Amino acid sequence: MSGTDDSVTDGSTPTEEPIEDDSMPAEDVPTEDGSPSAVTEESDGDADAPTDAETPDRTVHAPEDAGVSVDSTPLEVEGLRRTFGGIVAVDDVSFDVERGTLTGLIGPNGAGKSTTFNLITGMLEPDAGTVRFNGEEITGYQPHEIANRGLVRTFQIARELEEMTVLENMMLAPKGQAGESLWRSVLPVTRGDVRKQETDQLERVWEVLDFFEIDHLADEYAGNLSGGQRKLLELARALLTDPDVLLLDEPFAGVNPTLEKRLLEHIHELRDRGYTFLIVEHDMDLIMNNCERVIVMHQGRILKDGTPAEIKESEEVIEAYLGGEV
Ligand SMILES: Nc1ncnc2c1ncn2[C@@H]1O[C@H](COP(=O)(O)OP(=O)(O)OP(=O)(O)O)[C@@H](O)[C@H]1O
Repeated sequence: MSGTDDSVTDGSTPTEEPIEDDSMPAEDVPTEDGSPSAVTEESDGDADAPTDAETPDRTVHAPEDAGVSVDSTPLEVEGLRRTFGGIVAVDDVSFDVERGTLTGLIGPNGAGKSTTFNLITGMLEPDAGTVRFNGEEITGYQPHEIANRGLVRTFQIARELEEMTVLENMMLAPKGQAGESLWRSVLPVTRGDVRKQETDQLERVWEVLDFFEIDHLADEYAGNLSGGQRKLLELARALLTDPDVLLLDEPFAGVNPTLEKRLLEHIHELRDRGYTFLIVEHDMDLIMNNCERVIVMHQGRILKDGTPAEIKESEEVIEAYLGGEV
């Protein structure tokens, strides 16, 4: 896809050809099962984008604490349940996510992973159960209220953003709270005050683009990016919101091995800096090789929660995956 010149802020003309780089050809990145596209396609990239029909009109809760908490267990899920008609998609799901870890959430198709993500991020309301973030109960909060607190999920680049450049996509990303953030605490950024926030934002955008090694694509239309480059851009946009915990839904779908390696290196580096990740991924090996902790869901319930070694040895996990239900 090519864009129009007037969408380029700095007057430069983006290339019209798809970028080869070291990634797969540009294509729409498939969603997990098609269903999350209601979230991602409808989204303009804001972390508060509602789903088409699922987000009810709810009270807006004022953030109580804009700073980054040091809670050692930032995310606590307790007894979550959600049904769709007669289908119990998520049934009494409880788990914690420890700070500064990569936690994988895996399971066969229809296990309830996406629904769990949607319940945590406020896209869906649970029938029962609670979600706590940094000690605060956030169950039933609106998606943007949850994102504002630092619990952020990545979104696919929406169609309208494909006609904007990478730089424009970054500048339009939701801004984090002014003040402390993990990103600012680890990078030598300028010490702007609030009035300089926009200048700082631009500077930060370049730092994040540089970190993900996509700064050379700044003037490229997002629609021209390969699947893997889009994933990097999606993560880069999420980073700008000053997240504390990042929820990644199929971050490696449509990503070629070279870029997958790069993406993983970036995720590991961010984890080492204190970011926390919960990752839904179909590629079991990838999760086993990269996450400290793996939660396996099956038929809406937690089947096993443990280290990769424990998961590998679990008869019930092997059975769930080999039982013809994958
Ligand atoms: N909006 C919905 N309406 C009706 N049923 C739904 C809805 N969303 C999910 N389900 C059902 O809930 C169950 C869990 O689905 P979910 O998408 O959460 O699983 P998943 O583990 O993410 O699966 P996959 O890996 O295939 O994406 C499935 O039986 C699914 O068909």
